[in-house]
Amino acid sequence: MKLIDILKGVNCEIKGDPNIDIGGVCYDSRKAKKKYLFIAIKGFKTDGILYVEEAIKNGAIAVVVDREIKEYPGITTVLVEDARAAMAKIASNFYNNPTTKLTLIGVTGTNGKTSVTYMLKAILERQNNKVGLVGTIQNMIGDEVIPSVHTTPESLDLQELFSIMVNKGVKYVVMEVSSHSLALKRVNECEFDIAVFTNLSQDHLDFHHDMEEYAKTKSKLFKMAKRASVINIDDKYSSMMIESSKAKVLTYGIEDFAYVMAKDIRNSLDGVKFKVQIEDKKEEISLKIPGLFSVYNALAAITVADFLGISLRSVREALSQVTVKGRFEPVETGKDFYVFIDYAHTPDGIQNMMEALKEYKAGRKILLFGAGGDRDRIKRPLMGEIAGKYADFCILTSDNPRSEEPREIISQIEEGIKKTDCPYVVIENRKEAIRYALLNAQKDDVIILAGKGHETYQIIGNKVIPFDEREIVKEILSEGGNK
Ligand SMILES: CC(=O)N[C@H]1[C@@H](OP(=O)(O)OP(=O)(O)OC[C@H]2O[C@@H](n3ccc(=O)[nH]c3=O)[C@H](O)[C@@H]2O)O[C@H](CO)[C@@H](O)[C@@H]1O[C@H](C)C(=O)N[C@@H](C)C(=O)N[C@H](CCC(=O)O)C(=O)O
Ligand SMILES: Nc1ncnc2c1ncn2[C@@H]1O[C@H](COP(=O)(O)OP(=O)(O)OP(=O)(O)O)[C@@H](O)[C@H]1O
Ligand SMILES: N[C@H](CCC[C@H](N)C(=O)O)C(=O)O
Ligand SMILES: [Mg+2]
Repeated sequence: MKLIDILKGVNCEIKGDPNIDIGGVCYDSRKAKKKYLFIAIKGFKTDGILYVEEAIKNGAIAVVVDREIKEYPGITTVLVEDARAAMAKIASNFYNNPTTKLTLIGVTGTNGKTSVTYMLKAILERQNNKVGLVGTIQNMIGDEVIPSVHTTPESLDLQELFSIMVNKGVKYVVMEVSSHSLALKRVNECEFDIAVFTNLSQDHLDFHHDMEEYAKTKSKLFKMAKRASVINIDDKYSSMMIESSKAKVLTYGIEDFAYVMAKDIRNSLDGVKFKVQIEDKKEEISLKIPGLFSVYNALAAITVADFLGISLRSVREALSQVTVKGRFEPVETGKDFYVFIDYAHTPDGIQNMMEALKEYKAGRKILLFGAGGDRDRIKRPLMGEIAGKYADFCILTSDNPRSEEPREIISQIEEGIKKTDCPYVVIENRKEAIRYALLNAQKDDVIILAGKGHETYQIIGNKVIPFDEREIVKEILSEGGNK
């Protein structure tokens, strides 16, 4: 593709030949090849502009920069105002604007994005559609799995993924839209048909200044959606999302009056049942993932399906089968107690997950968790306090400590749990902590391993070590410990 065509719609100043043929585009100098266009992005750790020469050495023949650089003979320099915004436009051009050929559904919110996208995929597939999915656990094209690095990929990777989806006959794409992706312009140039808001609670305050800014960032998605905004009316930030919406607003909820409502909710350890009501239509829904939060996630998916004209009967059948790896996932133990793996990693996530167990009185609720290093610190004591309020016993341990000192993270969680009278132990090594939980479990206890969900690794320092909690539970129990 000619450089000039790739730059269509990009406000820029071109120095050098605009008619050269471009073989590929990259934003990492190490990935540059012959005839590539290199986009220099200012990052959080370093600055792409420092690697222009390396990109050229590796074969780049054109560079996009957002600050003046020296001229390189035979290299076309494209000066733009904002390299991230330019990258999104370039990516869309280079891959032939794939989102114009797809029905794109974006889901944003602090919790529930992955769960809602899985529910939507199941609903759309039941209608015999080929569905693409973009998110935290993995990306998918039908049953084909494409590993994911981010919840929402960089614009260049995202547009490439969309173009592959178009080529493989995908019609609908359900994707998680993280606040990082909205702030860092990864989803600029995506033509969203429908935007979904799950909820907003504290997380990522390492990245966003405060809740207001975090909410404002999320609200950008609703400015972008062309056909519908699907909003959880019970969330206190819903009005902000509604005000930002350009398209038709459809609400869902339980407490306040909404277009789509859940009634008669019956929760148990095996799942949750409820009646959904949309104007004069009613249907009984049964979910395999328990908790009120699952009802909210299902309502979000049901509202989208209703907008797309899918019958409630078909939705009911699809939803009755949905499970999501690491979201209230039961682990078979063969023992007289229960073990669940859950991805709750925010104060709200922990609260909702523990609320899901509220009616369970047969045994103790034992919660094992930590908090990720190099991420929001403010949430740690809040997680401790909420955990202490709901659990009968807590085991404080490591999540992904990354470059932080695990003990330090745990002591920040302890600040919160100490405000409650919940008994707890600290066992820094997560495998040993799981061992402790399993070996001390009593009949009917429910053990929740929280925070790592689908993850099959642990990040300690800059090492990524294999860590699959399903395997670890099996291994410990097979050693013949607990009874
Ligand atoms: C805060 C953040 O999002 N950072 C992302 C950002 O990294 P950065 O800004 O630090 O990049 P950098 O290392 O400074 O490098 C700047 C530029 O120089 C380039 N470079 C660098 C070295 C070199 O030799 N040559 C070269 O060209 C890099 O490719 C980059 O383009 O750009 C990188 C390249 O695209 C991303 O991998 C990186 O994500 C990091 C790993 C990350 O952890 N992101 C998380 C916080 C994130 O995005 N999370 C959200 C939400 C998660 C959720 O709650 O679900 C997500 O959507 O995943
Ligand atoms: N609607 C919800 N409200 C509150 N908590 C929820 C909701 N849905 C799920 N959770 C809790 O949050 C955890 C993460 O859910 P999920 O993976 O669907 O969220 P997410 O928004 O994709 O998270 P991430 O931003 O990390 O990708 C679940 O394991 C559950 O404990
Ligand atoms: N995707 C989210 C959650 C990670 C959960 C937890 N396991 C951690 O590592 O902090 C994030 O990047 O903040
Ligand atoms: Mg997710």
